[in-house]
Amino acid sequence: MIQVRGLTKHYQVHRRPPGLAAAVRALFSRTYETVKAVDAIDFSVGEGERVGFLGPNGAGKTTTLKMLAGLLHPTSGDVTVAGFVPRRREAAFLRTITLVMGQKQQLLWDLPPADTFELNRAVFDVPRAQFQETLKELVELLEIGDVVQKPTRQLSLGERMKCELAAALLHRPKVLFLDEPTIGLDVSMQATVRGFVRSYNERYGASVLLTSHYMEDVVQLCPRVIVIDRGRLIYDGDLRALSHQVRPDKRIVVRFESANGVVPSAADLARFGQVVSAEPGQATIQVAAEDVSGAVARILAGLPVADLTVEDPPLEEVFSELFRSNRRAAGVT
Ligand SMILES: Nc1ncnc2c1ncn2[C@@H]1O[C@H](COP(=O)(O)OP(=O)(O)OP(=O)(O)O)[C@@H](O)[C@H]1O
Repeated sequence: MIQVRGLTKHYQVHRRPPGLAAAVRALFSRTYETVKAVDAIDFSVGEGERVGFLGPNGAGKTTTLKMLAGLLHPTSGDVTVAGFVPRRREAAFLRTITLVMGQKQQLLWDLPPADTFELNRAVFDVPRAQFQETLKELVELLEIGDVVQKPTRQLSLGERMKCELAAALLHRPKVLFLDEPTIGLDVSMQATVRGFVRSYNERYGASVLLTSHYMEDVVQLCPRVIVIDRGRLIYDGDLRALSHQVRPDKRIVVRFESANGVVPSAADLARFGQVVSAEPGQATIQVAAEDVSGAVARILAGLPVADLTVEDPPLEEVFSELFRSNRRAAGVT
């Protein structure tokens, strides 16, 4: 559905050294610097796939999504989305995709979302009957029946984001580019948006390429992740495999019986592995993956355990480690 080969975007930015003299000199001769926002990346996404597109701030995610949506012209490389070349912005291409940016809005500020929906119906030339049917489905799935007639400026952030999604999907696109669709939402609204994206993907077999700095979005929605850093692709594959590859350790979370008031000391806990945290009643101990069963047996035998769980390290740590080791390998600090 999405094919990307050698995709590159360089920005020319004007760099002016500080100081008045430099400002005057810059009037006559400007110095430009090339920012390699996206640097020869390759990937493809199949029909109906949900893929996380991840990277630290400034990695090149938004630039890539804008090129895939045809809003930016690549410096070089080839992209096709559903067989279309995005930068041509053909009407049939625009009917096939949608780009939702959590930080931007398309709803008309002083009018109710229902008016933007109607405008989009006309822009995308959606047949009236199909429009009514999709609108009914989206309103039900997103539970926005009582807000679509209020002026957008009166809506809460969460209500507005749900209406943004409805406006972006009324033409039933087959490819969704979602750039931080849950940014700023509370955890329950994030879960609603995630559930909705999954339902839409399953109902219409749509492909989803999603960026998010919230790891829960990634865990819940994206079995596969593509990771970029400083414009270069550094991982493309299964999320769980990445986690095990980068951080092949496990965390044993132990809750202690409090009846006898005994709290193991840090030295007691350190006998079983690396102590990540220790507080009254609970401790987290990190051990090598191959040592988990042995460590669990030793903990059960040696400590007053009320409850014990084995977990993977948090994804935030997995990605920090991935970026750190990638930058070390590239000789960048
Ligand atoms: N219009 C522009 N002109 C010059 N440089 C730009 C422009 N847009 C983006 N950049 C630069 O390109 C790089 C990639 O930016 P981009 O917005 O694609 O990153 P991102 O991965 O989406 O980051 P974030 O997670 O912070 O949104 C950054 O160094 C940014 O400063």
